[in-house]
Amino acid sequence: MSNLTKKEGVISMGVVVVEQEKNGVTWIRINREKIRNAINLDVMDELNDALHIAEKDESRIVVLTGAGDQAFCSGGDLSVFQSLKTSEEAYKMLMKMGAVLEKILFFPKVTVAALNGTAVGGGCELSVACDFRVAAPHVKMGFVQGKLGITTGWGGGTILLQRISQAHAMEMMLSAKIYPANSLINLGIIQEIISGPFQEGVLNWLKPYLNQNAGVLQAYKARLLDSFDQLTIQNNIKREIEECSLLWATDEHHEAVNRFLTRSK
Ligand SMILES: CC[C@@H](C(=O)O)C(=O)SCCNC(=O)CCNC(=O)[C@H](O)C(C)(C)COP(=O)(O)OP(=O)(O)OC[C@H]1O[C@@H](n2cnc3c(N)ncnc32)[C@H](O)[C@@H]1OP(=O)(O)O
Repeated sequence: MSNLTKKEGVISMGVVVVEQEKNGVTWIRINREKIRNAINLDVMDELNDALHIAEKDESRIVVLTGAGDQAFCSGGDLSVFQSLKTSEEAYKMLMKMGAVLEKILFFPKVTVAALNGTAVGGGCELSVACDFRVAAPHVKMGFVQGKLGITTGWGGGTILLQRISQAHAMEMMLSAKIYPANSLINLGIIQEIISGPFQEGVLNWLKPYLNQNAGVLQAYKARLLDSFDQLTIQNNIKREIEECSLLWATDEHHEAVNRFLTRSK
């Protein structure tokens, strides 16, 4: 854990901040507002460290969120990952983040993605690794990977199929469409739209859960985890990552990324 600075209840790692509240909630915040909380290798490492801290601390619920109000997370940082040209190079990066998603999926405490802003691509994948998703009214979500000539590559496709109906999951991934918040409720991917001050609203939504003691929350979380076929999920995630790695190496993918990075505004 490099660059670690600490003040009471707040651990700033560099690109991820951990805020440990006394009410039983630990917030893990990706802190790259300018670049829409895109995920590079440092974010992956620091998310890992943050999850380790949150697992061991006094919290009963762990909330993942992004800095600012424009984006929860814009997926992989295309400005750095554009340098990954071959399947082998892509595979290494995708597996690294796949491991973070698995850690969240199988986390022993209740997890919530608090969508402070838009989530696209890998940002959607990250959010579905959490048990619940709640969103500010302006939030949009889209598994846009298809527009880049790739698929979900961090295991989020496999996880999405565990979270919502097969038809809705397939619709979201195959269309690569970006959906507004009310459609996301209908698709079953978000549980609540939070109006007003966001962090306060999220805590309000969490109140019924926070009224339960840690033993009750963790026991129900264990029931959820028991309902997963962990080995099959892990195998499927690995296959998903292998397939995405193959598509990653195509000209279609590299050209689409280049179009995004060189677009005029
Ligand atoms: C790599 C893993 C793979 C997976 O396995 O799932 C993926 O994640 S693929 C998906 C990658 N992500 C994207 O394709 C999304 C790209 N971003 C956007 O579509 C938009 O930026 C946005 C997220 C919808 C937000 O739009 P808006 O609010 O209008 O902001 P800007 O577009 O002006 O962006 C501001 C600033 O941030 C930079 N940016 C945004 N997203 C990324 C990103 N994923 N990687 C790198 N940089 C990103 C953008 O270029 C702007 O920079 P400046 O022009 O320097 O201000």
